[in-house]
Amino acid sequence: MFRSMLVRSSSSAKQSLIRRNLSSGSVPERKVAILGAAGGIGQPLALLMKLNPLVSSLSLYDIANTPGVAADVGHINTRSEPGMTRDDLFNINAGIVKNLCSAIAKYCPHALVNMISNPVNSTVPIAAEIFKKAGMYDEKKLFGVTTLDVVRAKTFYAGKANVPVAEVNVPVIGGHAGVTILPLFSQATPQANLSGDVLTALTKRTQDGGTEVVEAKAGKGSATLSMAYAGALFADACLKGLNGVPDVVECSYVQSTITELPFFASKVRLGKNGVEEVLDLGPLSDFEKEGLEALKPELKSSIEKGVKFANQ
Ligand SMILES: NC(=O)C1=CN([C@@H]2O[C@H](COP(=O)(O)OP(=O)(O)OC[C@H]3O[C@@H](n4cnc5c(N)ncnc54)[C@H](O)[C@@H]3O)[C@@H](O)[C@H]2O)C=CC1
Ligand SMILES: O=C([O-])CC(=O)C(=O)O
Repeated sequence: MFRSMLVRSSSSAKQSLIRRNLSSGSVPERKVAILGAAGGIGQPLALLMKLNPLVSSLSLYDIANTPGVAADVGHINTRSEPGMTRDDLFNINAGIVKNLCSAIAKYCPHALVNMISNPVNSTVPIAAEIFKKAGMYDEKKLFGVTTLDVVRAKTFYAGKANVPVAEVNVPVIGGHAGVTILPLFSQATPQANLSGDVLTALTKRTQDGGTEVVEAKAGKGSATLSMAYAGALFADACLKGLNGVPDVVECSYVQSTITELPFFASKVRLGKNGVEEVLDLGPLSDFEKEGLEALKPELKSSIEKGVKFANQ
């Protein structure tokens, strides 16, 4: 079983669930559940997952359309206005993630959990702590979805390098917020001889990609369609790994020992049990080495904030 979590908002009022099971006939049986499926990301992601032939059963969960929920949803929208950071979402989302992870621990302890809910740098450590308390934590099955950073890095790089975007690969490491997002353009393929200034600008644009969308939507939300695409891409990679397809490698924010930080995004090989191998960072340029050192304090404090919250 595979879980994708898409939650921004609180619904402390009556929390009824909309549940739909949509069956298709593919083998092996793979169930995908989307939590927060009526949301901006949830709806297009549900569509994309329904189109994925690797999915045999799709369950969609969200809160019911009651006046109380409508009021909550109104609050959610204000919380995604420009001027907020992903960390501002912590107070609302941390509690939701905690509750949903308790439910996951109870009802589907063997699921792969793909965490989209922001701030990912903290919500993944929260999930790990909740799962540890429930005695079912498996670090191979918990993923922070950073695929949108990779999708953006590929798109922006292809534009500047003037290469076909479908052929581009760019690893993105670190986390999923501002400077913690570190694209490794020195490892980008096809190679291109881009100047330092262009690489700096590409790095910044990737780091600020979320803000670019939030500002363009002028208070009406954050990235949904591109995120649904990225979420579906990562889910598909997980399903392929579960099904034994070899050499499925994607960047993801996972429990890690490749730096001194306990969670870190890097290339990960996906297999029948989830994470099969966390890959090394490979050679970094001096600019990237600086970026790596610069991101560590923020990422460390976001991780600690999540761990502290989960243990309160
Ligand atoms: N990892 C990434 O790259 C990205 C992450 N995000 C994050 O994804 C999250 C979702 O974003 P949107 O879909 O735009 O938000 P949204 O507000 O449109 O959708 C959230 C959905 O969750 C539902 N929900 C709230 N509490 C729930 C609960 N307890 N159980 C089940 N469902 C619940 C809401 O009713 C709503 O339908 C946000 O935290 C956002 O910051 C957004 C873009 C990129
Ligand atoms: O910026 C936001 O809050 C949404 C997000 O994570 C992204 O688009 O990368």
